[in-house]
Amino acid sequence: MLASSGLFLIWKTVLSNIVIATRESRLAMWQAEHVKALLQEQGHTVELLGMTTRGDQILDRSLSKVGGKGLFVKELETALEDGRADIAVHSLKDVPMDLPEGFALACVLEREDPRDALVSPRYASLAELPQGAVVGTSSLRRVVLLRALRPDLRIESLRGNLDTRLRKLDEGQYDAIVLAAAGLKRLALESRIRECFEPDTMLPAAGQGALGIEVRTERADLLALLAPLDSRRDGLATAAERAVSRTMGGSCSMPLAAHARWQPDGRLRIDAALGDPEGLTPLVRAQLVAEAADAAQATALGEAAARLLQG
Ligand SMILES: NCc1[nH]cc(CCC(=O)O)c1CC(=O)O
Repeated sequence: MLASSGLFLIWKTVLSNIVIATRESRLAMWQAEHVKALLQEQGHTVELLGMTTRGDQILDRSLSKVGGKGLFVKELETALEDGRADIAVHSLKDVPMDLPEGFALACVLEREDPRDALVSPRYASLAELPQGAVVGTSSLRRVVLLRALRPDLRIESLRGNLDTRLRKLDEGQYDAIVLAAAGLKRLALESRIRECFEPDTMLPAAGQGALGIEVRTERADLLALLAPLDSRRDGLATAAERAVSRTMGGSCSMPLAAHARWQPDGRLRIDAALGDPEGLTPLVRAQLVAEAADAAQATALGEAAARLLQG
């Protein structure tokens, strides 16, 4: 009897019931379901708590004008604080560089394709777009990078979740739109991609394509439990990228790109670019390579790249 209740106690502390707070867009739900499946493989039971965030409600104005990307994570953090949920799954790209006191990123999952993609019903590539074609995007980063590649294009605002953006394209409001390849692939919309831009052509945003899991720092139990989901490679690469943004004071009102990749020699290469929203001065680019054996080295690499950008 004693022995079996002892066994039960051990079992209880190892296997948990985990509640995941998630936004309710199709992409966010896919991502939460993905984490749910990974945790179930580890033997845990998992439930989803779907929530609508301020970022989802505001569709008419540019995010950079209404308070930035934090709008997508704040409600989820409240759920963690109240104990209604244990973890929050985010697109890492949407997670602010500095989390509020008491919150931390517990892990970064293996990253999906980090590239930007061109979607167009009529044109097979950016090069095939006619002079003056209308391209939809609301990301300042994509605006300045597109402008550098094709100054003749008319770039127009495009907001909403993935399905909304694709619908607006299909209604004929744009000749093409630019989206993250990762979101399209996750939602089985990869067939709509006409061209993927290599990072050297269109440098991705910090964290693009990666998922991050946020927890309350006091939940040491969850840190241990999430460790099997953590990708060391992508965690270090995105730590370098996020250090660029943090050092630059990055918000989505700044056209900033940062992308890190592992070289064959085992060192980490970071590329960063900073544009001018007014389009008056040309893009500034920086590239650095260094050893990144731990988070401190990866962060130092990102900070050094940011200082190069600052000139
Ligand atoms: N800003 C919205 C957002 N946040 C994450 C993704 C895509 C998936 C990802 O980068 O992980 C998108 C859509 C997009 O940029 O096209």
